[in-house]
Amino acid sequence: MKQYLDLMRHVLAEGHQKTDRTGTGTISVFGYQMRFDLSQGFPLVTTKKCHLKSIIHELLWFLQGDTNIGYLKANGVSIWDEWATDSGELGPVYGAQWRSWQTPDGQVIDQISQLIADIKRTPDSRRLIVSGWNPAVLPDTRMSPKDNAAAGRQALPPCHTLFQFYVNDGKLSCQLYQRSADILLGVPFNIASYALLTMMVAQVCELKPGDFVHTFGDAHLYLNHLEQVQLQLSREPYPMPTMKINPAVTDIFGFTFADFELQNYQSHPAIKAPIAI
Ligand SMILES: Nc1nc(=O)c2c([nH]1)NC[C@@H]1CN(c3ccc(C(=O)N[C@@H](CCC(=O)O)C(=O)O)cc3)CN21
Ligand SMILES: O=c1ccn([C@H]2C[C@H](O)[C@@H](COP(=O)(O)O)O2)c(=O)[nH]1
Repeated sequence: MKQYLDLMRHVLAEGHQKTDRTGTGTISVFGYQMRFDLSQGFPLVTTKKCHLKSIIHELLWFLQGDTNIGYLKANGVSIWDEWATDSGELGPVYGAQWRSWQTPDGQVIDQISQLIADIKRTPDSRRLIVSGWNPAVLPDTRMSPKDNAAAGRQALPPCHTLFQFYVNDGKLSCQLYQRSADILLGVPFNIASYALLTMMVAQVCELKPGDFVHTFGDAHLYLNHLEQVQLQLSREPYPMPTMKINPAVTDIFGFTFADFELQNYQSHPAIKAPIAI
């Protein structure tokens, strides 16, 4: 996971200080790209211990089209708590856009089902895209995330905004455009989540996993994360672990938590850090 440490070093060296919505302050760059060859191992950060359980449950929750944190809470995952209403709603965030994009004439588009069908039917297509960015449901920036969710808008606009697939030589690659990236807390989750999604989509399309390409808009280090960043940079990464997925699953909506097994994950200890709300 040298790529991740290189991103941290790049932002420290080239970034500029910038204020942000949360009032925390960041060091930020605009535009950066990382690439992970998924045949070389599973890209889970090793310079701190990452909670893969949260990542898997979050991805399964997106794929079910769910936008209420009830499922996450029931599985001990608390990463979305700060943004949800008292009844657990986040408004039409990822799950809603991926599985039930509402058209103006009242139809509902399941982007994930369409994507799988398109990859199978026209693997050379240059239109294999899923978008979470829907200007019709963006939050009103004068209101808090919770108030937006209560009003039926997204609590937060999607950070992992749009992703595209590419098939070549029997291998499936995925590129994500992430408009805004909290490098210490969000990015390790985002890399592992999209690497896993690429492997799952590849399996159900009878392809091998290729590359995960991670492209960033505003990639930032929060100013209250700099000690944790230095600690990670002082650590030597371990070899990448391996992810085993139950090969019997052939439906993208048929995966459960028990279908994933991470092998040989050796990591440095976890690092605590405050999250900017
Ligand atoms: N500032 C900010 N950064 C984010 O990464 C982020 C948001 N806000 N808002 C929406 C979601 C929620 N995400 C989160 C929220 C919390 C953690 C977090 O606290 N991670 C800890 C503990 C992990 C766990 O409990 O599983 C970590 O050490 O990684 C990570 C991603 C990613 N997103
Ligand atoms: O998957 C995610 C979700 C969120 N983030 C980070 C990126 C920003 O630090 C905040 C969102 O704030 P905005 O003002 O809406 O950009 O959350 C992430 O890194 N990954």
